[in-house]
Amino acid sequence: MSHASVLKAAQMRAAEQAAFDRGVDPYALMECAGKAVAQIIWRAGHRRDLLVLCGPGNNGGDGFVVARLLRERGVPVRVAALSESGTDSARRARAAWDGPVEDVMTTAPATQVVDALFGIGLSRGLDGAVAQRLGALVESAVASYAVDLPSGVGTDCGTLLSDVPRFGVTIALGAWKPAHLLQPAAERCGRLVLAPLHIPLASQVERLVAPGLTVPAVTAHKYSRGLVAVIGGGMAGASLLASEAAARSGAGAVRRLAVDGPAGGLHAIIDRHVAQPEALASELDDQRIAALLVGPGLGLGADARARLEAALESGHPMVIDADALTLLAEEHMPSIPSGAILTPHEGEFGRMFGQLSGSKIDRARAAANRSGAIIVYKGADSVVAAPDGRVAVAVGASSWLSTAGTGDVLAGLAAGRLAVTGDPFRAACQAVWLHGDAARRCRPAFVADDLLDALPAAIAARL
Ligand SMILES: NC(=O)C1=CN([C@@H]2O[C@H](COP(=O)(O)OP(=O)(O)OC[C@H]3O[C@@H](n4cnc5c(N)ncnc54)[C@H](O)[C@@H]3O)[C@@H](O)[C@H]2O)[C@@H](O)CC1
Ligand SMILES: Nc1ncnc2c1ncn2[C@@H]1O[C@H](COP(=O)(O)OP(=O)(O)O)[C@@H](O)[C@H]1O
Ligand SMILES: [K+]
Repeated sequence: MSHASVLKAAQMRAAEQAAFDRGVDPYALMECAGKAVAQIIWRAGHRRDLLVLCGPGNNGGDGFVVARLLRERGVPVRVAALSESGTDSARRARAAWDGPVEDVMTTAPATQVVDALFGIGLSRGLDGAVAQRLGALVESAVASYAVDLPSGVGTDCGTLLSDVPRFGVTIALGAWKPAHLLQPAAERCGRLVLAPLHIPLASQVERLVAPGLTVPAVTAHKYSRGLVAVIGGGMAGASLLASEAAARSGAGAVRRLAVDGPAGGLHAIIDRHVAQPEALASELDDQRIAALLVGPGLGLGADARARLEAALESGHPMVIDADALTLLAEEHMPSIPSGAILTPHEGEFGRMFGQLSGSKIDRARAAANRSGAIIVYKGADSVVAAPDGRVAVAVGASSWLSTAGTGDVLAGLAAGRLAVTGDPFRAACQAVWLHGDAARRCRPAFVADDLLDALPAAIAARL
């Protein structure tokens, strides 16, 4: 099983059911989950007083197991329940707890609070008074833990079905769920910890993990490491940022095919002045180009459209970003080359694909399937989706990335990694990871240019 697998509630239930069908005892699985959660809380909180809030289902059952195991270790534990327990396993876990069971609505606050009210079985938002009570108890605690999920989040879509407080730690059971990674739920989870359940779990959707990168081969030369061509437009800064990101991505050479000609920036970047779009086709007629980037600073007029058409017709592996995505949403454009990488933010995604249903993961998948392209659906939760159904979801990106030009850096990085690897899904995943890691290495209030300086360290950390 991959430690990155992301499963929807129904997939999780199917995996659990398959384990039960093979003879795994449901109560043994609950004990296993509770033991893992108790261990994590013990390591973090030791003997500080702890209140476990238990709901009616198996999530509440996990809570009773956690309460019992921590009390056995000498932690002063109190338990408060919402109602009677409604499943066989939960009733058994409750029976094994020999302390009192208080009422969630009237119980006193504690230094540590464990939310075992609802997990993947939540079907609607919590009642207003219960949600308010949970919020008050979590906010007055020094440490708070959500078992599997914070109660009130939509497991499969990451929306908030009722008010949800921000937890210190969320302990995912067995596998990640979309709500651990997608906003706004992800932000309520706090630190994410995975507790293994030791049952087989597989999914095409995974949490984005740190990539393994390699140093250039001893026999490498600049073209074998990948030549990136960046098509410029009316706004020089955007294509400069993208070109510099490509140059610092590990690619061998970067050529900027720009309207403006030399415009400062790194001396390592070869600037070619391509004043007329008609001249672009011959510049692109170079088989050494391993990846092409079009879009950053391109503009939206007839000239920009002609440059985009030349790019689409070149046959090179490519990354399509920014203005090029907006142009592609217009009528009578050539089709998107299969295997291209598209990097839309929310607005560009909506213009290209309209209103799709489901979670951000579902929407990215549908867009990849429809376009035949790799979709990097950007934002505080970036989703990379391939037409074959593979998905990687990035979590925990710095919100300081919400500044102009960071998307241009990502696009340049993606083109650079595409030139190096020749594998668009892998390249997109590597780019999103390196972009996020570069941001983590920058001081608050950084600007897009600062990301470029942080890239070598982000790459070095993955060699
Ligand atoms: N299936 C299993 O064997 C295992 C499940 N585990 C735990 O079980 C959880 C899932 O358990 P369940 O399927 O029992 O689901 P939950 O415990 O998440 O909640 C389901 C119960 O809550 C009720 N309910 C749903 N929404 C409500 C609302 N808004 N207000 C009031 N009641 C509401 C449902 O009718 C049902 O009785 C997982 O998240 C995980 O914590 C773990 O113990 C591992 C093993
Ligand atoms: N609130 C946020 N938290 C984390 N990352 C963000 C946030 N907002 C934007 N980003 C990231 O910053 C980049 C912004 O890209 P984009 O919107 O295209 O900006 P620009 O066009 O100005 O370069 C994307 O990689 C996106 O995922
Ligand atoms: K919970």
